[in-house]
Amino acid sequence: MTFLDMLRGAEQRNASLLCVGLDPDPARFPATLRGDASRIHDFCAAIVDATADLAIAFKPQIAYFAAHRAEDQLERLIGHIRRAAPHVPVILDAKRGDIGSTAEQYAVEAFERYGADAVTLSPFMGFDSVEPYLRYEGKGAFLLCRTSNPGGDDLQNQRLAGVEGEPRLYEHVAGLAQGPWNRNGQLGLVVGATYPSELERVRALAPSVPLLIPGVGAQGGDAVATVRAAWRGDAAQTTGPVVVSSSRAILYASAGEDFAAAARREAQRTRDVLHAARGV
Ligand SMILES: O=C(O)c1cc(=O)[nH]c(=O)n1[C@@H]1O[C@H](COP(=O)(O)O)[C@@H](O)[C@H]1O
Repeated sequence: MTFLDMLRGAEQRNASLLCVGLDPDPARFPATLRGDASRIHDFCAAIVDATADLAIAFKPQIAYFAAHRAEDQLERLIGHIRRAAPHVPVILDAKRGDIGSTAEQYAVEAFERYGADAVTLSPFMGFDSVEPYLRYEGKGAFLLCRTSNPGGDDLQNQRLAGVEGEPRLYEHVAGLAQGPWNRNGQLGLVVGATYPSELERVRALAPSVPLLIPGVGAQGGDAVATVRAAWRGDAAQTTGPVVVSSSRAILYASAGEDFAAAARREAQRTRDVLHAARGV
């Protein structure tokens, strides 16, 4: 089954556009686990168990594991997701980008070591830095397009003189992902929920690719505006899925021992807001 099939399946089965981001910070764990990096797996597994029927995807952020020498726990966690939520795809948030030969190694890491269904990538080094990931049939790759952080303006909002129509860089990336770079329908785009008008522009330029949209929750993005900007209905399944990601607001909804139940409540609330905003 392809990443896209899994995504559409989880969207239907869990009635959800919500991606649960797994950004484990031991300093924010409840008292019995706090500061203990050996419990990263256990913390995240509890979140997965509490949200398995609410998520369109899980998105582990690799830095939160690597920083604590916890890559083995990430491997185990992905194994746990396969057992607890076999219908929910895993997007490895790695934001890789390098020359082709190195990209080949990163692709092995993402798809063979971790067995992820999709990965986030920087498109900054061009198509030959993206192509090694596309050799993995059915796997997905989300290109950073208009990121959620204010500094995204520094480059992504600059106009490209010399390119027809002088598009902004993020508009150009959207056009590449919708068109010439998307040889086998594996590409998606990352667009921050913090910039709904740019999100709407990206959806207009790239109607059929999946959009991964972080920035609701802790970064203050407006969940309703996000869905209104990106959602185009799914009747004919010709428009790309909308995957709205939230990490800290769910993971740390409670600092107490009830963290998993609180995460479930916050995930359910967000899922319901996103779903209702579709207006169908
Ligand atoms: O690729 C991403 O997931 C990403 C892109 C982006 O533009 N902004 C962004 O915040 N992210 C990631 O999404 C997550 C956001 O976390 P919260 O702000 O806690 O929901 C982090 O893991 C970020 O690395």
